[in-house]
Amino acid sequence: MKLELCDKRKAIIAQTGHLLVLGGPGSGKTTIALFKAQGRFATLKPGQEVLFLSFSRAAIRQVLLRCKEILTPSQRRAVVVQTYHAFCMEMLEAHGRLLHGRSVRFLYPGEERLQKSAFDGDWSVERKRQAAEMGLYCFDLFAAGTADLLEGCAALRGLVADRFPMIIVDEFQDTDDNQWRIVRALAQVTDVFCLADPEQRIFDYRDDIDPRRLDILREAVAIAEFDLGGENHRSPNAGILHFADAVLRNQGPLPVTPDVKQVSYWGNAFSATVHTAVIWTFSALRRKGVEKPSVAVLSRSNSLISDLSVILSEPHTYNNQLLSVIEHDVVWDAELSAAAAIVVASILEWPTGLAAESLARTLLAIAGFYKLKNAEEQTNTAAENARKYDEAAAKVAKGEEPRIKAAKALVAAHAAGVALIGEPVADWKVARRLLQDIPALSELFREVRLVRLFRATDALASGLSERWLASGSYRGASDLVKRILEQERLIAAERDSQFGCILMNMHKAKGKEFDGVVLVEGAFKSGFFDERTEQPPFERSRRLLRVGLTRARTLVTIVRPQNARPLVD
Ligand SMILES: Nc1ncnc2c1ncn2[C@@H]1O[C@H](COP(=O)(O)OP(=O)(O)OP(=O)(O)O)[C@@H](O)[C@H]1O
Repeated sequence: MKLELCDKRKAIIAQTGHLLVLGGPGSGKTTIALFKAQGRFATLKPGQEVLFLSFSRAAIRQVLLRCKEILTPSQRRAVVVQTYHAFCMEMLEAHGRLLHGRSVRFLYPGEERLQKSAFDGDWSVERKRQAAEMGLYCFDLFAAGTADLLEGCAALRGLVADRFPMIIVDEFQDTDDNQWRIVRALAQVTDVFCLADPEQRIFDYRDDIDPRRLDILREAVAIAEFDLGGENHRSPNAGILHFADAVLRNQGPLPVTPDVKQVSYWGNAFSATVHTAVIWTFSALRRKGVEKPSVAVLSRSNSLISDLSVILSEPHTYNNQLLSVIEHDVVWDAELSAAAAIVVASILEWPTGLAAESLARTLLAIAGFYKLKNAEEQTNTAAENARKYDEAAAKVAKGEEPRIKAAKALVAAHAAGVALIGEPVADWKVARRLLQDIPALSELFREVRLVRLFRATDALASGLSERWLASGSYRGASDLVKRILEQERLIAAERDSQFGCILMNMHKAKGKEFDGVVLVEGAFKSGFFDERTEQPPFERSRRLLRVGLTRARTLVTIVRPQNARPLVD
């Protein structure tokens, strides 16, 4: 890719030492970092590389695409693009013995979840103990362990600096406390190049992500600072950024631009309106000359994303026009769907055992679902549900009647019997239907619907089918389903197409770029402005909306309920 470099960019490339480049969405932070890296290649000794650290695999893919545009194949080989997790895992694997005198093993999330639910006490203390005494590190401790290593061992810092004379740190504004310790330790020995946009700070609800991170960096490290400001190369002819900035600053009137289209719906026309909006966005992009458009459908919550996935998978009619099904991928929290799938699998096992034992297994699986939910985002409801279902499982196992309604409904359903015929797809639906029919379990039903997105349907169906053929039942289905979904989850992480339609929540869209974006607000959930946790002017929600809007290169379609709060006051 040939770019005319302006004076500011030339100065960035010429600047030695640590660098902080600020800039809005699409201002070219990633791009200039790679140009800067390109300038360093000539000076690299054999074995030396430039490290590009980012947060998510999705962001990494985006950086790799940009590498392809800018760097030659041999230059690309000299850049290592990694998530913090991957970097830390390698560090712990190679040098973790220095920490506690024993080599390090890893506790994967599925396994951690099980241990956590079985552990009676403060898990955050226990997992630290496991790390210190057994060398067993769970994912969340990778960064802390690596920071301990780098802070404690100058020789190791030297080793890392020897391999990576330059480290680029993406999305620096969202760096958490332990990641910051890593960057600070490495800044003593190697050049760090931090990229940041304070306005794209969307994770600062987390305790360990300090809103003052940029100032902390400036205080700790002598760093040259450049600001690309509001430059916008992602959608240079588009009013998208102006629109997004007006939303961010709550400054009316909203700029009128053909690049942002707003559509509203009445409650009963939600599905057809969303479906039409997505189809319209694709065809508008094609009309604008984008041959194979990529369109992201974004909303605030996974729960709405799950509904949207179902909507796009069914035909609708709008103004007498038939809207055909839209093939799409979904980026979502697969762990929760997997946990809900295990509940369904446990129902498939009902006919194979005693009532008390079968029902207790299902109730424990439900408790497991809520424990996971609570582990991902702590809420009183999730914690309380986990406790109630655990209690119900204990009662049922003793042959006593459970107290909660949903558990009573399950007991009744069990007594009525589930009719399974040895046809896994049909039987799966029968078992899943039970969750749909019990109001308190509808959340699990919504999650389990997403299981088809694992693309594991074939593996699941054939696994279950084999079970049935071998034993005339689905005995062991819970373990089978768990294993298959865990495998698929690892594979799915690597699969991501560059074209077509993809659904995800706005947090997950961070760092990504698409031709078109359809932003969807629900009428009863997933409002654009989070009125439960925020006061007007909803600064946090506005930052998130800006991230969503600015993911689009060419076109944004916004779908909102008729009576929604205006985007600017
Ligand atoms: N100097 C430039 N001239 C022309 N196009 C550019 C320039 N810099 C970047 N671009 C293009 O602009 C788009 C956005 O660039 P980039 O991803 O580097 O921005 P960013 O600041 O990292 O964005 P974000 O923070 O939103 O992820 C890319 O398509 C890139 O090719």
